[in-house]
Amino acid sequence: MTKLSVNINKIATLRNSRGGDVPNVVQFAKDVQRFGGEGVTIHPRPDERHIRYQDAFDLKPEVYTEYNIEGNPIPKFIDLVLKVKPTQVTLVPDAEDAITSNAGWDTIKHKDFLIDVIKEFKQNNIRTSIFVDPIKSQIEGAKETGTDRIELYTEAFAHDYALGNKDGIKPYAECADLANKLGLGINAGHDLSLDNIQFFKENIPGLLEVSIGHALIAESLYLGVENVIQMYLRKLS
Ligand SMILES: CC(=O)[C@@H](O)[C@H](O)COP(=O)(O)O
Ligand SMILES: NCC(=O)COP(=O)(O)O
Repeated sequence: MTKLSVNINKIATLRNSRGGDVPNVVQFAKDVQRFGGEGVTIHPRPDERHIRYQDAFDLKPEVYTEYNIEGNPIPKFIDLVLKVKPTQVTLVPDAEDAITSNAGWDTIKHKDFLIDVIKEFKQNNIRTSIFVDPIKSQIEGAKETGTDRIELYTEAFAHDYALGNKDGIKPYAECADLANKLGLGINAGHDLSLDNIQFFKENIPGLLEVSIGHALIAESLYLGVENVIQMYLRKLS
């Protein structure tokens, strides 16, 4: 059973573009869960260009499924997560100016740092996951950090799959086998979509959770736009 956690960053991006509260991020999270979403993911960035730190607090009482907060564990982020106490924190090594996440951790180089922050989150009963590229040595390094789970960074797979290259799944399947042997839970995310998710799921043994935002919101627009245009036309007729 693979859980679907819906990343709602894009809803906050849309809201912020007008400066008001439409769409309302908390209401959207409530609806995600009402429609069957099994988790809500947010990824507050230091510039708060989409999810704001305050959103993380506002969402807490309303997220009764799994609450996953992603981000680079800079002091401000660690402080936020320890106060909000989500179900899971996913550590991502983003540069401050990154447009979106673009690499996994070097779990060997940053081993000591990761051990320290993971320990602190786990002492506070927050499950940990770390964002990693599908490289076996990085999975072995992840095990050394004490993390509960890894999140496989799926951008390369999604890119290959869109070009018709299904072999791009191979390093992911091999790393999943290794993670399963090492007792690491497996999450995945980035650029997963209606096009590629089934193939990914079928080839990744023990996939516990996927977090999907960008494609899911874009697909929702396309799948909903006809209905909304018809509703406007009815009101105007
Ligand atoms: C960690 C990850 O894979 C990202 O997809 C991220 O959570 C999305 O962040 P943005 O919405 O800022 O692109
Ligand atoms: N962890 C990945 C995530 O939350 C969503 O990534 P994307 O679907 O917006 O690329």
